[in-house]
Formats: sequence, C-alpha cells, structure tokens
Amino acid sequence: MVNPRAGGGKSVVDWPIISRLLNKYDIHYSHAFTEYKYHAVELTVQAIVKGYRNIIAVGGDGTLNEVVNGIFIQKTVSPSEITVGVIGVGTGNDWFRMYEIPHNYEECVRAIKNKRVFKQDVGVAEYYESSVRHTRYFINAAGVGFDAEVARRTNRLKDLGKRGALLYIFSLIKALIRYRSTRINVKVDGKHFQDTVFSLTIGICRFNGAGMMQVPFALSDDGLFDVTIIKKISKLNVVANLPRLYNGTILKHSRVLGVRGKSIEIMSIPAVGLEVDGESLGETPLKFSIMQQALSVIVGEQFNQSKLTAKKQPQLLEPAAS
Ligand SMILES: Nc1ncnc2c1ncn2[C@@H]1O[C@H](COP(=O)(O)OP(=O)(O)OP(=O)(O)O)[C@@H](O)[C@H]1O
Repeated sequence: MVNPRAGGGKSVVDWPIISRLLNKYDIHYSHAFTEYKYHAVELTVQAIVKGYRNIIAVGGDGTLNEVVNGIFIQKTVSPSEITVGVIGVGTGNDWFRMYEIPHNYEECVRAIKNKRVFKQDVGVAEYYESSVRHTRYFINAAGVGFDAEVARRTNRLKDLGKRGALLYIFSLIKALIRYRSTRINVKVDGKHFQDTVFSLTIGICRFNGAGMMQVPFALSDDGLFDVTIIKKISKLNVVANLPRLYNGTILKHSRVLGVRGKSIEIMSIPAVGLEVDGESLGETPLKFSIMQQALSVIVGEQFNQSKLTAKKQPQLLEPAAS
C-alpha cells in the first residue's frame, strides 16, 4: 500500500527506487496507490480477500494504521495469518523507531526479505465524533488533550503541504499558547484517578510526536498499555521540560504520573480530543482495550527485544484509588 501523500509527497517520488529494490531482492508483489484518506483500509481488506497474506505499508504511521485497521475489520481470515512490513517515507515514522526499522530503503527492503517477525499488541480505541461512537485499532500510541491538539495542528499543516519533523515542535509551541488543562476522570483497570490534566498518552510502543518518548518504558508485547498523565502544569514548566520528552525522563517530573493497565476509560467535561497513531479522531468519552500479541510485524535487523525487556522498570505509580 503506497500512500503518495506520505512524507509530503516523498513516497511518490521515491516509489521507482523502492520498487526496483523490491525486484532486486526478489520480493514478489503487486502495489496500489491510495487515492484518498482511509483508502488503505479498503485496499487492505480487498487484498486479503484476493489471497494476499503479507502486506507492506509504504508511508508513515498513518498509512500503517490504516493497513492495521483493514486487517482487523476484514472477516476473510484470522488477523494472525497476516504479516505487516513497512517502508518508512512518513514525516514522524514513530512506530518504526521502536523496532529499529532503517531509514535507508535498501536496508528496509532487506529486513522485509529476512522477515524477522515480532508479535505485538494491538489497541482498540472507542471514541465519539458528532455524538456517534466509533472504533479504531492502533499499534503505536494514542494521545488525549494537549497531545491530540498538537497532532490536530500538525495534521492541518501536513494537509497544507508542509513537511518535516519540525512541524511537531512548531505545532507544540502554537498549541501551548492557547491550550487549557481540563478536569479529566481516568479509570485504569477499575481504579479511578481524577485531576486537572494537561495531556495523557496511552502507549503500546515508546515513541510519538516525531521522536518524543512520552511512554519511555512501554513494551509492545506485554498486553498492557503504558499511560503517562501530565497534570496541570505552567507553560513555562512545559517549555523548561521539553528535553524530558526526548530523553525518556518524563516520568521523573513531579507533575507526571505513570500507570499500566489493560483497560482505560476517560471522561471529561468539556470534551477533549483524541489522536491515535498520529491521526486526529474524535473526542471523549473514550475507552481503550488491548489484544496481546495480536499482530505479526516485520522488525529491523538490529531490533533486540531483550534489550527492551531489561529496561522494563517497575517504578511506575499505581493509580490512586477513588
Ligand atoms: N491519496 C491520498 N490523498 C490524501 N490523503 C491520503 C491519501 N492516501 C493516504 N492519505 C492520508 O495521508 C495521511 C498521512 O499519511 P502518513 O501518516 O502515512 O504520512 P505522514 O503523515 O507523512 O507520516 P507520519 O504519520 O509518520 O508523520 C493519512 O492520514 C492518510 O489517511
């Protein structure tokens, strides 16, 4: 599935190079260009009906998310029979960072050829848009509140043809000027937490926002979401602590809480926005559930799961009982 809009149009320019590499490594494939938003969901469903069982997303996190949604809404085969590979041409490519998927196209195609498969968790997000309940699968991270507002602004800029990882920082600064923290009620595996919250991230993998680590200890196959809750915080404090978003120390901040759980519910008045895998969706009330090791993905040759497991740290706070 080739998204010609990914990376601000880079995928369509680079497709001849990528297709030559797929031929060079003797990977037999057919390709389809997406023609509109959500088209990769439909194309994935159709491809599986036609008998394809290995799907490569050529794009960024959004294209990959649509392929995953196609895999989980189709009824032809069990999703466990499908394997997903990626060639990253997106702007953020955050999911790719978790698995050390190379930037270099040739290394990427070689990794697909070698087909080291990892089974990762899949999240299910339920949200509301125009008072109608929707469901969306995700494999990287979901953001609520300020995080979703930054994604909304970034996506608007991408729709206007802007590109580059600095879009996220630019949107973050613009969003910071206007955003107000909201009273949010969070339920994690039945335990309540209520406070005025600036931002909340629900992670399966570790990176979002073009390289930020808001859930720095997430393990993608443990059947648990890592949730990071940033309580109301001054704008100056946000700016002073920006490096923490990149160096994995965000949980050490006194206004930040980390919890783990399988089932998350979020309510707020007024409603706050949601993004999943960088795609801007609807708003609260929200429900998240997780399917452990439900998707087979091809990882980079350098990816070493045991390195991640060693970093698993149990310092995360338990959510306060109501
Ligand atoms: N033909 C198309 N025309 C317009 N939008 C499309 C088309 N095909 C796919 N899309 C949309 O393009 C959006 C961006 O895709 P994607 O996320 O893969 O690229 P990106 O934004 O450059 O990368 P990243 O999310 O990693 O920063 C997705 O929301 C997808 O729905």
